Amino acid sequence: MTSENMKRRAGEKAVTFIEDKMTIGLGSGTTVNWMLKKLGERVREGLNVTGVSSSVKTEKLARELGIPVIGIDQVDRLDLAVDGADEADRNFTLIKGGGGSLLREKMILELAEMKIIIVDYSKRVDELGKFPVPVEITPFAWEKTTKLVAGTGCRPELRTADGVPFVTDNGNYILDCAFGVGKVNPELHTVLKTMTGVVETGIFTDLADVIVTGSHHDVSIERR
Ligand SMILES: O=C(CO)[C@H](O)[C@H](O)COP(=O)(O)O
Repeated sequence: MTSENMKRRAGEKAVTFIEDKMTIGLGSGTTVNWMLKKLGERVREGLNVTGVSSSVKTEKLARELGIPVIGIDQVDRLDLAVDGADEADRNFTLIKGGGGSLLREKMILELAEMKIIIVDYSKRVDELGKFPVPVEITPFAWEKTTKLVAGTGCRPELRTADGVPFVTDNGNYILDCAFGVGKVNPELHTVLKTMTGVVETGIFTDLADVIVTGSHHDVSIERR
């Protein structure tokens, strides 16, 4: 089974948590796209839900699939949110932001009563850090911020797309910071967040209640 099929299993399973009249936080990424496709089918069958999106891409796809989307400032809370991850450890700490939507994804997960993370099994790790931590920074003084971030013990690389800096939906840049396995933890997030110029980090703590993991043979659900 391909990794895409495992993502599909996880994404479709997450839809079983969604009930009528819920307001749902919509994460971003290829695994979330599978969830959206299944949710779109359910909406066309009559399920009444409203989505709040974590990215311009997700909002576009959700609308194309017939899922109503409203802005985050129109809600005080979300019934649940479904999002992907780049790594998830045994404590349910995550690295996110491979798609560059980490700031909005974090804001959405923080608002959700139930936070559901969907991954394929290759993303379940004992220790975080093989995947470089995405750190969103301001374009202003980005080279200075990069030096500050490097001082925490990583090799930050400015993310690019088509030869120019990748720009997030918030108009910021991303540094991909390779710390190494075992070096990524909630304390590192706190240190990075104190740096002026750092907007948000891709280290997500206490932002997963349920992890749905798609694998070759089945799909598993773990609760925190
Ligand atoms: O954090 C994210 C985007 O900012 C994604 O959820 C994460 O990168 C996983 O993506 P995919 O499901 O495509 O593997």
